[in-house]
Amino acid sequence: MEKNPTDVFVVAAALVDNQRGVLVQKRPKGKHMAGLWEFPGGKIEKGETPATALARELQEELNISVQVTDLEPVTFASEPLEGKNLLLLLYVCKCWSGEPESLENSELQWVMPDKLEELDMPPADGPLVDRLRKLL
Ligand SMILES: Nc1nc2c([nH]c(=O)n2[C@@H]2O[C@H](COP(=O)(O)OP(=O)(O)OP(=O)(O)O)[C@@H](O)[C@H]2O)c(=O)[nH]1
Repeated sequence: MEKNPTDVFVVAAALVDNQRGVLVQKRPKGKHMAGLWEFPGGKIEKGETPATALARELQEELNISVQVTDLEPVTFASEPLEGKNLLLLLYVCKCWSGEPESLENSELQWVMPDKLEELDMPPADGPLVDRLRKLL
């Protein structure tokens, strides 16, 4: 069977801090879905596993170091996205080195799990938030 060339593979992390909650970042102006809050992460690049891709994204976006063994797979979402098919894998991460800071000029905020559903997030994130609320 032919592979589907329209799939977009994305990995994202719920960074969980017991006191502050879960870290979310705002999509910057100029990108599609600008202004929506999302979990840090991005597309898997050639030669990467999902976990190595996510560790790279967290370093690039937030300047934190994460061990791939500290990335716990939690759930996934599948959604149409701009004529393509988004497959988003969500991990929980409770252990990292460094204090998250935005290296890409995105606004960051910590949100308690039961308040996540009040944020404007991309359509794919609704089920992810439900799952997290039950888990955390
Ligand atoms: N990181 C992240 N991406 C998400 C979430 N939910 C969701 O639909 N996405 C989508 O997954 C894709 C993430 O890839 P990306 O961050 O590399 O893409 P982008 O559009 O920001 O940048 P690009 O211009 O480099 O393609 C985006 O299309 C984004 O809208 C989420 O919670 N976290």
